[in-house]
Amino acid sequence: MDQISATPGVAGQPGGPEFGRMIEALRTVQAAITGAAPPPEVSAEVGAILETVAGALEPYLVGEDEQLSGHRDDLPGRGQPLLPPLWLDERDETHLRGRVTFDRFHLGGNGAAHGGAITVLFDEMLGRLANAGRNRARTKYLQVEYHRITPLDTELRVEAKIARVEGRKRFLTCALYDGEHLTADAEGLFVELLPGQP
Ligand SMILES: CCCCCCCC(=O)SCCNC(=O)CCNC(=O)[C@H](O)C(C)(C)COP(=O)(O)OP(=O)(O)OC[C@H]1O[C@@H](n2cnc3c(N)ncnc32)[C@H](O)[C@@H]1OP(=O)(O)O
Repeated sequence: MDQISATPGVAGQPGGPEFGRMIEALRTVQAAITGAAPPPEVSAEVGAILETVAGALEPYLVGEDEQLSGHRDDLPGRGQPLLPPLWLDERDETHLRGRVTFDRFHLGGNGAAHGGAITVLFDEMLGRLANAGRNRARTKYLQVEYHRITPLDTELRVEAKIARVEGRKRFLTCALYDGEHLTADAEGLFVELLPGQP
């Protein structure tokens, strides 16, 4: 997590565009599986293919510091499939602004994004900002309010700001918009780690 590379990877090297394509394909698969009601033979076939996929990657499993997922700032959501695809367009040490699209994989119900998926987005936004150019901090609390449903398959705007810093405490806010409509917002406290805190 400490080393996030913003440099696009080189074709033919680990972390190159082939890696980004694999993550993109995984996102497509997640949405397709969530949204499908396949007959049993198709479920069995797809399950076998996915087991083969996991087997193909097994020889290349590495420790957290060496993994590519989560460390690729040139990819949406850092190439971390847990995160919805998030593109950061503006960033400095006081604010972040980006675009995000939730898809079928992030469905809560009745066409609305799952509240937990929105919270993951907010924790990511606030965590990125809380740690921008500063010593490492972790989320102490994150208080989220859902004002209206957050639609799927729609490009949304997300903005985070530093509200205030008090010693080790960094208070931040984040807001998610569908056009001009605020769908959800959050306030969070991040606390700078002391030496020895993991
Ligand atoms: C670049 C990558 C982006 C990804 C970002 C992802 C971010 C994350 O998700 S991090 C993972 C989730 N978070 C965690 O796992 C954190 C787990 N918790 C911890 O490690 C610790 O509790 C930690 C480090 C946050 C704080 O621990 P600790 O040093 O004991 O702090 P503590 O003494 O309790 O509190 C520090 C200050 O905050 C204050 N505080 C604590 N809780 C609250 C609260 N609920 N409300 C207001 N103030 C509070 C305390 O009063 C204290 O204030 P002061 O310094 O003025 O006395």
